[in-house]
Amino acid sequence: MTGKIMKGIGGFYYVYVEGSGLYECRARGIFRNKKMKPNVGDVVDIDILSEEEKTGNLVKIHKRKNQLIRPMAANVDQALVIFAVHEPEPNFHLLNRFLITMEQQEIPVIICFNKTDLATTEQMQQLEKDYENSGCQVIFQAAATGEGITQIEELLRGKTTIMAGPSGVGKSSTLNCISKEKQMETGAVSEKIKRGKHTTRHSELIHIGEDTYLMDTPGFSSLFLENIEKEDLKYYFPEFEPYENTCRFNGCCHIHEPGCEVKKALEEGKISKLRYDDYCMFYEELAQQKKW
Ligand SMILES: Nc1nc2c(ncn2[C@@H]2O[C@H](COP(=O)(O)OP(=O)(O)OP(=O)(O)O)[C@@H](O)[C@H]2O)c(=O)[nH]1
Ligand SMILES: [Zn+2]
Repeated sequence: MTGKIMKGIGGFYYVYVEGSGLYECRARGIFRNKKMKPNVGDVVDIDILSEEEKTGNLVKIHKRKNQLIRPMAANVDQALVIFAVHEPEPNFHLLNRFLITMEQQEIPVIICFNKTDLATTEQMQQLEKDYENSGCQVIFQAAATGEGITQIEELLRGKTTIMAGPSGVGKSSTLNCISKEKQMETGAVSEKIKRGKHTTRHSELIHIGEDTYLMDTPGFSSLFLENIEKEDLKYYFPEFEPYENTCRFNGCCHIHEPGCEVKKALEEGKISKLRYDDYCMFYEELAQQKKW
């Protein structure tokens, strides 16, 4: 049977098979010999040991589409990052950092601003403008009223999505909205997984519809930029791209150079100041890293 690894913990892999449910599996020695570690998100073949006890052996890992390091997951199609428009106020530094780490791993991002019921139209227009050329899709919703939930469901359908966002923005509320009919099942999955295990938070996939999976990612608060040369940081800001070859200097970093078209676009309001300021801050941060 073929399924998907939902969670790996204590040497066990929990494999969800569409139509059959969740199996507790062990990986056979061949993986260790090949130095291949099964990942959450992997599509795998399993041999059933006991249909009654829902146990099996993991026998094959299918070829991966991609493998993320942060968070550790395979075959991820996209990321959904949730922030509240208000309560808590959005931490844009965190959001912009997150966008860079996703861009590094070539994962498309949907930015979801939740709690629209607490925001003014002006606030939302500003957010839309700040992120319109960021390369991300921006959507608005209120998990409290159900507004915008259909749109999210459509964006998630048939895909494996990692969900991230700071505490209190409405991730659980969103999940509850989009998986109403699934709640019983996810509850059962969590029960099985929790049994006799430690309390450390691990990455876990949740099955929310046919071929549709969502991963609630732990550890969002510290996003340290790494493996980026400061000179390359500009490539992680898609809104700079139209101006890339028009600056006076080749290799312009768009910070102190005269004749910089990015800075001109900023002054003309064509590039978001919020995004540009973070670019400068991250640039400085990367420059400092190099000195250590
Ligand atoms: N006004 C309003 N409140 C909301 C909305 N969505 C969620 N909330 C409230 O915001 C609070 C936090 O929501 P959660 O869904 O627990 O947030 P979370 O992101 O899962 O938080 P953590 O579990 O800490 O990561 C709760 O009191 C929710 O009732 C919304 O659309 N509008
Ligand atoms: Zn420039």
